[in-house]
Amino acid sequence: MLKVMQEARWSIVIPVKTLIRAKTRLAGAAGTHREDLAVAVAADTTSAALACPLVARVIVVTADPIPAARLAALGAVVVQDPDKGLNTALRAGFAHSVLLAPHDPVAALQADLPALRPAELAQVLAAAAQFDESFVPDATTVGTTLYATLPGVPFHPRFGGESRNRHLSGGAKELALDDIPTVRRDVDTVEDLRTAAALGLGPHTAAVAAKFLVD
Ligand SMILES: Nc1nc2c(ncn2[C@@H]2O[C@H](COP(=O)(O)OP(=O)(O)OP(=O)(O)O)[C@@H](O)[C@H]2O)c(=O)[nH]1
Ligand SMILES: C=C(OP(=O)(O)O)C(=O)O
Repeated sequence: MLKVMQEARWSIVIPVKTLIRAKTRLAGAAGTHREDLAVAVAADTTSAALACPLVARVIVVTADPIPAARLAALGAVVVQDPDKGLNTALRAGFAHSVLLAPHDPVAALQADLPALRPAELAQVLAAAAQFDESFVPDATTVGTTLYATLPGVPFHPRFGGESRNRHLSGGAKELALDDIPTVRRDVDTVEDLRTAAALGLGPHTAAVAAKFLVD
């Protein structure tokens, strides 16, 4: 059954990896700034989500006390990560969001979107409100940056590696919107970070990137 939720306000679940294991593909470029960068990109992602008018709350799932404290200070609710991988973390965040607001739709959002703009996220959530289960492919159309379900619909995130095809073949609607570059621009490599910088980094990431990113 197709449900449509106009004017819905969303719970957003953001997973944040334990810092010692985070952003390893940026270790070469970021050096001693790698952990600070991981916290900064999560902070910019969280701030942009909280600033989106269609977002009611942000639920961060992490096992690490440092991002937990930083992101709680920004206004996120923090849930303990069972530490059994990304999709398990997302399901823990989903379970908490249902306890807090059982009638609100839920979207899992990658933490590494440092150029995210609230208006672009609003565009995505308005589109997601028209489908039971949907997702946004990443900038390379290989992975996924957002996965969403409406209330009462099974929440079955399939993140990790080539997740775009898994979400698509699992029956989720691919949200093919034209003008949402900041929602699709996740940052795994230094080239990704430069592309995000061209879109406009959030202030937390810009401050850390300035310490190691040279033109
Ligand atoms: N809470 C939680 N978040 C995770 C876990 N694994 C990955 N993530 C998050 O999922 C997103 C994608 O993570 P990855 O690309 O696998 O890891 P990364 O730290 O961004 O980068 P690499 O170390 O270079 O792979 C990021 O938002 C991570 O913070 C996990 O086990 N628990
Ligand atoms: C986890 C994913 O992405 P990445 O490892 O590129 O952050 C994904 O796209 O499902």
